[in-house]
Amino acid sequence: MTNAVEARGVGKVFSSRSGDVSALEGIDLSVADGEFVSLIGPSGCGKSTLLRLIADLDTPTSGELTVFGKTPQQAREAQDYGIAFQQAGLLPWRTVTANVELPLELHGIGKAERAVRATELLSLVGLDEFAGHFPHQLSGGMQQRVAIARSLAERPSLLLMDEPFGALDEMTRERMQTELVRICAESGAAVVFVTHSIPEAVFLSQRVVVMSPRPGRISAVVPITLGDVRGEGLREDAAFFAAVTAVREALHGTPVTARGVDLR
Ligand SMILES: Nc1ncnc2c1ncn2[C@@H]1O[C@H](COP(=O)(O)OP(=O)(O)OP(=O)(O)O)[C@@H](O)[C@H]1O
Repeated sequence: MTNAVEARGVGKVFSSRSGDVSALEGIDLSVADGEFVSLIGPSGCGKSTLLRLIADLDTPTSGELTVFGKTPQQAREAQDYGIAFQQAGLLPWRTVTANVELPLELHGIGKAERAVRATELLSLVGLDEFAGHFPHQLSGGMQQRVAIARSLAERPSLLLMDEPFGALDEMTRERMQTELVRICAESGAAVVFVTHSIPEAVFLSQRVVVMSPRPGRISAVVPITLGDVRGEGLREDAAFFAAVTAVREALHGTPVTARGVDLR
């Protein structure tokens, strides 16, 4: 089966007047179809850059990168992935439904089909009753759920998420994590998820990829063997704490202090 993401020796150098910054070097990473992989590491280690390369928002300066066996550009054109970032990025003048329908509208899907899909998606993220509301009438967590619904609109086989819950309070954040696990199980999408929180990475992922900076490299890959059913109870489980410790130790094994990483 073709992997969702396949990176071989991927590097990214940003050139500027003040010199070159090697944001990524020698990145080898495979993400299987349907797999949930988190990227974690200190600020500036290249997590967002790697996600942007996969999303075809930027191009590697070395190595090979494929998304479902295609170039990132081909995968973008085929609408193989959806994107959700820290800010929900909803259009304030459009209702919740109209925001979710936006990608479908842009790709010429008819009105009736759009409406059916939007209803399905709002039900998936538990916002059926808010279809006619505007973004400012929703809490931050609800807005983020709309953004996730929108990222799923075209049934992507891959979700690219950059700290999507970073701006939420701890309780909402945990609830969103539980919902994301359920949504992924239902949609079968693979996920590449950037986070600063070790417990969040452990709760969500099948594998946690630990990165180190200057240049950005993968320093460890920690498999999380907590099974597919991840309910609230898991957060109190000894196996969960053991996995959190394993990731924390992998992070501390990096040559620089894990600055910017939430060690709670
Ligand atoms: N467009 C750009 N031009 C120049 N340098 C850049 C650019 N984008 C990122 N960088 C540099 O590349 C490195 C990696 O940045 P990136 O944003 O990928 O890190 P990150 O791990 O996502 O950080 P954070 O956790 O703080 O979000 C940093 O040194 C950053 O300054």
